[in-house]
Amino acid sequence: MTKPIWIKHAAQLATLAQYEQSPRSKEAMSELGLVEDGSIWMEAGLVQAVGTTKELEERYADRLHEAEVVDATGHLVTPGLVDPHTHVVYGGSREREFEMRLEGATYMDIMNAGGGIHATTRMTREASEQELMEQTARRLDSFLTHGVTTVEGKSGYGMNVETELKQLRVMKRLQEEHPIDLVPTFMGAHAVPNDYKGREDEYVDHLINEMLPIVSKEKLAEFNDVFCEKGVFTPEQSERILTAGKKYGLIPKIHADEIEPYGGAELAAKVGAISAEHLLKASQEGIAAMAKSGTIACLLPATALYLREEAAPGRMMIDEGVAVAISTDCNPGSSPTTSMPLVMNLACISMRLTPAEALTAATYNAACAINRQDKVGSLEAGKQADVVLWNVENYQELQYLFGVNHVKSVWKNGVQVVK
Ligand SMILES: N=CN[C@@H](CCC(=O)O)C(=O)O
Ligand SMILES: [Zn+2]
Repeated sequence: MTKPIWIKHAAQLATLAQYEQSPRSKEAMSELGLVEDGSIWMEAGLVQAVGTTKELEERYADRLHEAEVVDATGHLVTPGLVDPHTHVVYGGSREREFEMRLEGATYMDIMNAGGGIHATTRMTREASEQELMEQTARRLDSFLTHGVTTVEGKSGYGMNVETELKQLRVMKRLQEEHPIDLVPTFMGAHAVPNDYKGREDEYVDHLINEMLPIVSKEKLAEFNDVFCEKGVFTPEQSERILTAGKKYGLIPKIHADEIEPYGGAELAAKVGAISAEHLLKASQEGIAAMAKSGTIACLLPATALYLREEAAPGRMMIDEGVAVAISTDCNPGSSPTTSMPLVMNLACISMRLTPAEALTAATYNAACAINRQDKVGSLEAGKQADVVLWNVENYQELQYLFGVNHVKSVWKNGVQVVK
């Protein structure tokens, strides 16, 4: 039997617990469920109790001697961070494109010339399943050291049956073998592969008729994502793909309005997507439609910075009633980072989220964006014991001292994975 773990005397414990169990917007994004001199009792992989140190001392009075004690005096404690949007399974690297963009090329110039997503697709097709496993496991290790305990991951660097399945199987194996929880998304509609150039609708048919049934039969994904963007998939094609996915039980997500306004936010609301991603150029109508439909805005400020674009209007979205989540977008082209702490900092600096809103966006709302809010994203009895102990005293300091990894210790399912 493993010992219970008792974290006590946290300077500040941000539980993120609220009675209401739906994605948070407006004022609800600022309510962090703070406890001073906070304490958590973890056992059997779950949070058993949360409160002040005094409360837990009384509650577990006859079992205190059994526990492994962690003295969190002077430290902030939060739920494990959740990254709801990554392309973490990929082969190769694209550092030359970083230089090309600094020399003046745009993201779309590079992609249209056969680079970008197409370049990673070539390298991912060439990589063996074992190579992808090893490369992805290293990235997941890095996520853990940045306090991230749950990660969504997309296929989409295969764009043929064989390699899409290879990526999804890598995620399935890593879900079993790596401490991080990996949540799989099928994204066969990441781009139109080169061999279908000029025959875009045929690729959409192929995806709907050949790929979706296999992905669904093998239970390899929970979500279905589309890059709806001028020159990639039109809103009509995107709608067909997302609607077809729903018939197989896959929940829609959509890369929307990243480069140009293209009706992506409106489409997300129309098809009932759980989240819409990027949204740098989303229209006012689209944002209003998302607020109405309850679609979460998954915003990616590190991508905007890396592409030297103005970030999405996060402040305005929250004020308009949209629930906002944030993510690294970890991918080899437009955001090769695993640092959710940096993403929280950028959410404050470039999108004017408050420090409290940024923490909600990286925990509870991020969990909602991948349908995991009943398990992770807040510290409450019965939820997974995914906990981060930070080398700062409070959540404001976490966002204020930017660009530094303040993680001290991480527990995943009650097991210490970062010491
Ligand atoms: N925008 C589309 N897809 C990814 C980038 C993928 C890549 O460049 O390899 C994104 O979310 O940023
Ligand atoms: Zn993406």
